[in-house]
Amino acid sequence: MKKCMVIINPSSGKEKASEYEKKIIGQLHNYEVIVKETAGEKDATRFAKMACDEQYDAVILVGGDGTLNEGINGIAEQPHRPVVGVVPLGTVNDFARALDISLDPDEAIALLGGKTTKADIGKVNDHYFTNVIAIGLLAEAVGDVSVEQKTSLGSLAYLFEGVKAAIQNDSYEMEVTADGQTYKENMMLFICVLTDSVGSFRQLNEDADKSDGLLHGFIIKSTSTLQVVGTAKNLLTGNYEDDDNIIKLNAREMHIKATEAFPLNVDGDLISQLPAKISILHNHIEFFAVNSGTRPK
Ligand SMILES: Nc1ncnc2c1ncn2[C@@H]1O[C@H](COP(=O)(O)OP(=O)(O)OP(=O)(O)O)[C@@H](O)[C@H]1O
Repeated sequence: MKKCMVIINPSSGKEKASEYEKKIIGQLHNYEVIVKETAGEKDATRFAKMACDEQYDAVILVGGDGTLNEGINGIAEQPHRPVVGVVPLGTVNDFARALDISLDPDEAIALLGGKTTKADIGKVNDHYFTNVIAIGLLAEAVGDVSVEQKTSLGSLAYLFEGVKAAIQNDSYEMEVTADGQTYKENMMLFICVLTDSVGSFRQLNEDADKSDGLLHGFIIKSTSTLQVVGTAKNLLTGNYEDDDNIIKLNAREMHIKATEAFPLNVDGDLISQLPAKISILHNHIEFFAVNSGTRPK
């Protein structure tokens, strides 16, 4: 019988995670299921790695983007990578949106054990990510983002803090090298995204696909107070082609450095700092999802 590990973060999603346990086990009737509850930081990473080491067929991550990121970090480096299921219980759930996994936990549970699709995973220094990396003015910004902002804007909530900082005339010279081409600019923000779902802004990166093998980078140059709001609007609505303050880059590898060791915001958390090497692992993990790109072997 196939084996599945269900990793539940009981603190996610108004602490309803444990309620879904029974439903998940019922849905996975073809599997021998073991349930692991996380108690704190990196538990999901440890459990997911254990599932790889023990040749599990599937791992289900039940929680928010933080739990998903931790689980993926346990799986990405391993030679045997189980199929991953996602039951989104967070406030943002960007990756679930990108995979067209319903944000209704019951509907997401109904996908477990069914069709699968492969998706790209990003790597920044020695850490893996599923959604977005952002650099610039973030140390202060992250602390200023309210839960309400995070819920409505997703991981781009801090962009507004970036806009605020730009109005205060803060910017930094950063160097971005994308597949060998170097851009040295005074930047307000640099973001690198994997999918077409960044917060609730699906227009920002419409041409991106979760399995296109590309990193999608946006350099947002520092600009005048007058122009900054227009630039933010152009970015969020995908009208960056006519905006000289935005440079869009598609590449397989990017290197970012600056005169200072700025923090890297990775999938919403401050993980490490510059310099950064970002690369893409094409179609690296298979997920239970609606889009049936590839069936499991
Ligand atoms: N039992 C627990 N009690 C409290 N915190 C926990 C527990 N288990 C894991 N955690 C912590 O929860 C965090 C992840 O939470 P979650 O999955 O809700 O992510 P999130 O980033 O808060 O999601 P979102 O922003 O989408 O709401 C991890 O940092 C982990 O350390």
